Amino acid sequence: MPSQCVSKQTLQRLPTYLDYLKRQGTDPPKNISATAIADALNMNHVVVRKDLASISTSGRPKVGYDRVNLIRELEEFLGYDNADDAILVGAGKLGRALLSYDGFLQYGLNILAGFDTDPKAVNLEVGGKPILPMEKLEDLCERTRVRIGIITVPGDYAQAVCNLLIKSGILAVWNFANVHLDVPEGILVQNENMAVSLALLSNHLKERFSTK
Ligand SMILES: NC(=O)c1ccc[n+]([C@@H]2O[C@H](COP(=O)([O-])OP(=O)(O)OC[C@H]3O[C@@H](n4cnc5c(N)ncnc54)[C@H](O)[C@@H]3O)[C@@H](O)[C@H]2O)c1
Repeated sequence: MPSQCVSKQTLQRLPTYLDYLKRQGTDPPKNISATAIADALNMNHVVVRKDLASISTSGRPKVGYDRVNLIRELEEFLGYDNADDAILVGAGKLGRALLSYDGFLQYGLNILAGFDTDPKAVNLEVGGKPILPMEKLEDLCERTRVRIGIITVPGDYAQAVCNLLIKSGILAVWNFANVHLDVPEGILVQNENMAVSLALLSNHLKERFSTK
């Protein structure tokens, strides 16, 4: 693999290529070129060629990439071949939806359990995952050495939950609460803010209509 360091934009496009390569029907081609992928996805040829070259050296001029090899390289690069365990805190509406979603394994994420303060939620099972009381969080983290924490509690509680996760050994936080989290150096936070995506969407629509 040529480079482990790619731009955020490239990283965000790689799952799209992988998804396309896997959806090739019953008689998929053995080889596929960056140009063919770009055409199929309606993307810029140069961008796709550069993205693929940054994660694979197996592309050959006039032949392209061996499709199966490229799928393996993309999965390896994205870490999908080796599932990371995670825990989730806040088993409410959004938390339960995430716990029930069985597609995460395909992306290398295995949610072990949910945690909640609500006695009515505790000890239920959602999507085959237990919802445990908060008192058990540190112990489970210590036993399983889980490194990813998902936060789906209301914003007012997110920082306290984040602090507890870090104290328990969590190194990466996937934050769905719409608040900024203060974390020490070395802890990674990925914010999932639907308001931001929505703002981009409406701005795009506005621009489109203002030119007509
Ligand atoms: N529901 C959505 O579609 C949606 C979409 C985007 C973002 N969010 C964000 O996700 C978060 C959760 O939203 P929701 O709609 O699922 O809320 P919810 O009220 O249904 O669920 C929140 C859960 O967190 C638990 N909780 C509260 N404080 C806690 C604490 N200190 N420790 C552990 N558990 C605690 C509650 O008992 C509850 O089960 C919010 O921050 C919200 O802004 C929700």
